[in-house]
Amino acid sequence: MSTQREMKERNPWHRPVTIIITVIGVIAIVTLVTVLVIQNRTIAQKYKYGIVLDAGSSHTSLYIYQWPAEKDNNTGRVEQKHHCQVAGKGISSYTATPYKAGESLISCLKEAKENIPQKMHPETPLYLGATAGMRLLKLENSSASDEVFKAVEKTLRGFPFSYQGARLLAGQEEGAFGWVTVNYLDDRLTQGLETTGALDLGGASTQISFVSDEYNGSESPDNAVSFRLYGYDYTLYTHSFLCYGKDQALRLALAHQTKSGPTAITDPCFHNGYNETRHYAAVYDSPCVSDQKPQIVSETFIHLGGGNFTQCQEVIKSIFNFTSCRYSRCSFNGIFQPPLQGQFGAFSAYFFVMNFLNLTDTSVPLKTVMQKLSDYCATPWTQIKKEHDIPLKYLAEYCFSGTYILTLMMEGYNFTSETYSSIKYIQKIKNSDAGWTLGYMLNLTNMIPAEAPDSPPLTYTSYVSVVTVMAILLFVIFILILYSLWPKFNTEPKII
Ligand SMILES: Nc1ncnc2c1ncn2[C@@H]1O[C@H](COP(=O)(O)OP(=O)(O)OP(=O)(O)O)[C@@H](O)[C@H]1O
Repeated sequence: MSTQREMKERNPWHRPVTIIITVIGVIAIVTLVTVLVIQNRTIAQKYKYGIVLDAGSSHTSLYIYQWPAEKDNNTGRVEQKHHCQVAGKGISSYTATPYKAGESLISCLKEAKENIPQKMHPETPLYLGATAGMRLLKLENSSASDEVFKAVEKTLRGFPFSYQGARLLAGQEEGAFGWVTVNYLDDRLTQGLETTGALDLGGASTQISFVSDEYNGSESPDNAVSFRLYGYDYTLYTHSFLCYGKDQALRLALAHQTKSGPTAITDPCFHNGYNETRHYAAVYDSPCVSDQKPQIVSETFIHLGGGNFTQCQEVIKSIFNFTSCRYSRCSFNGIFQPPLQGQFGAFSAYFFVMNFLNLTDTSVPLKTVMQKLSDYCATPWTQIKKEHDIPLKYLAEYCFSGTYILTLMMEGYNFTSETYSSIKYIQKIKNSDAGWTLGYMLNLTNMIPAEAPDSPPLTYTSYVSVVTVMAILLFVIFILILYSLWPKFNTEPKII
């Protein structure tokens, strides 16, 4: 018994002083690691918000974006929180009653109020960008376009957000910001990876934007946009074709077929059995076609469907001008275009149409895609109506729109059967819609820095692991030193 007690007394690990040192040491390590972890961890996630209204030719959409508050002006992920589609047509259609353009936005703005915490309203920037519909209205009637903007501004100012302006976007901005959105969401910009080109098909205009090693902006400088993003320089080629969005392209195709002022046409881009009476005034009521209106015409013409893909391609080709080009190379209508390069993301109507037609898989050979579209176009209108329960206006136009998309890509932009597979039809990337709005907001809020932000040399996990291991190591060394320095610890316990 006494031997055991003596051994216990001589064993340094049972001395009170050693026990106290050990406890203090453990407490110190736990405190040190806890403080380091807590100090460096993000405090309860708080978000900031931004609102962008896309006032397009066919309709207006409101997008709410959110991002972690502490990641302002950094690589922080900005993501789409909410999308609201404004009921009715685009703001450019309210020329007769401009105040209604403003009123049309109210319900989506109310939704925005509900989706953003109230205390964040005053610091939430609110932007409205108008695209091709308003570009056309400005060309046609500049004072009417001013009235629409005034009405819209009045409504936007009536909400508790930080109103930053309602303006007309240039086609070049629309193309460039669409490209920024796609590459930002794909995480290509922070890492300086090869970028993805952007193909955007709207109702009234269409945009193509990509980086080509063979384009530095010296030829056709109007098509160049230069950026420095996260420390990488880009010279982007971009062009917006006004009147080549799918609704205006349809007018161009109809204008081509009604040049002589007939009372009926058989349109190969519509299904067999399709039969609509159209007003000449309505078809030609756009600056894209108004100068082509035949002189002597009846008020209406009968629009019959022919359902022939090959003939439809011929009609569509006729709306492009491939003859004049004063540059080394052109797409169409005398517009310069450098050689295509890399992958492309095709969104907006490119996606809506090809998704409806079940043709978004670009690994399918182009020949097969064309055959399927040809079969679809040849399907009688009665059968199409029976098989699909969607608004007839959209339904009637998918043959035209699909043929237009393939013709624009292959004949207009010079994609080939080989490069067709470099296109991906996309709607969303990581839950955010592809389109110009996100890129626009990132730019106006300076959320993409020109230089790469300084980042800590270690990731958060590696940092915590290193600190923990080092603290334990130091503690063990400390105990070992203590043990070797304490003379009594070194004496062998005597067994009596
Ligand atoms: N589900 C759908 N199926 C077919 N077409 C659609 C569908 N939804 C929208 N569209 C059409 O797709 C086209 C493009 O829509 P989008 O909203 O991108 O254009 P926009 O912003 O109105 O036009 P722009 O950018 O030229 O001003 C429009 O003609 C629109 O009517």
